[in-house]
Amino acid sequence: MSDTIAISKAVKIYGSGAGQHVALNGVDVTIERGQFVSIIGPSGCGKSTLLRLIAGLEQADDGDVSVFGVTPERACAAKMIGLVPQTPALLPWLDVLKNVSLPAKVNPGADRRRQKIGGHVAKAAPDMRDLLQKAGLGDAVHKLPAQLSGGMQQRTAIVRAFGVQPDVLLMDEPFSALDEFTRESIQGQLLDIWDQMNTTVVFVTHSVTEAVRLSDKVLVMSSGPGRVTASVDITLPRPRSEAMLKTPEFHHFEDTIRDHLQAAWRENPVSNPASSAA
Ligand SMILES: Nc1ncnc2c1ncn2[C@@H]1O[C@H](COP(=O)(O)OP(=O)(O)OP(=O)(O)O)[C@@H](O)[C@H]1O
Repeated sequence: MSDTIAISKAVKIYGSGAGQHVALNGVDVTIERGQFVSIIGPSGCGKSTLLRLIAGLEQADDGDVSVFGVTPERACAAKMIGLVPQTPALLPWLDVLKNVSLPAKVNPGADRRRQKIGGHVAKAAPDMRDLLQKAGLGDAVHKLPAQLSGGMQQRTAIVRAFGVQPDVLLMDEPFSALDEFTRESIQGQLLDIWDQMNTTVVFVTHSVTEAVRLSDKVLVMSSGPGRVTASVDITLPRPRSEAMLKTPEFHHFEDTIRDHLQAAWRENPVSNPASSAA
């Protein structure tokens, strides 16, 4: 079984005729098992589309996408892929502990299906209370979603996604609705859980700082049509505390990624009407 997520010459076209839009053209990406990889780029460059191809929610019109040696559709059917959307989507009538415990209960056959196609099979189910504690939700296990702040709801959704121990977790701007300080604190908690679970994470963000703090590798995308224009290895040591955000080494990586984003902008000033990358 392959230990990479491999995307080769991927093309995705929406619509047809005059309304045709080439969302991705010739995208090549390799992600090693266990890596934390972020995707950054201007609005509309195809970040979510790329995530949806990996998730098997959409199919490439050309090229290949494989998730640890199998098609995304097979990986998805075998519960190898988890998704954390922009909004948490918790069940309002279940408390935090029941919300995060539910997926494992409703998918009792997931391990068997994963084993069949050679996916990673967890030795033991993770202790959800321990994960909630790590996410700073130790005092909220019996609260209902309506009693939680937005940040707490998003942390609950993250614990729920890690709890089923997917081979790869796809996260589409999960912190976009949070204020900066909540965001920085949740980043630390996410890294703690990722470190414990050793899950491969593909993370879409508009924040350069967030991408540098979290990632082993940052993929910079450009639009017109969507493609990957740079891949930057973030060689900063881990663990990455909030204090590291102020160091010259950290700023060096932020500057490198901003330079790549600006270069992509200069190549496509018309296709990039508004870069929201900060
Ligand atoms: N179902 C669809 N039908 C038609 N066009 C689509 C569809 N989904 C996405 N697109 C177009 O494909 C392009 C890429 O969209 P995508 O959502 O992947 O971009 P993005 O980089 O994630 O954007 P944002 O940062 O704003 O979330 C955009 O121009 C978008 O309008």
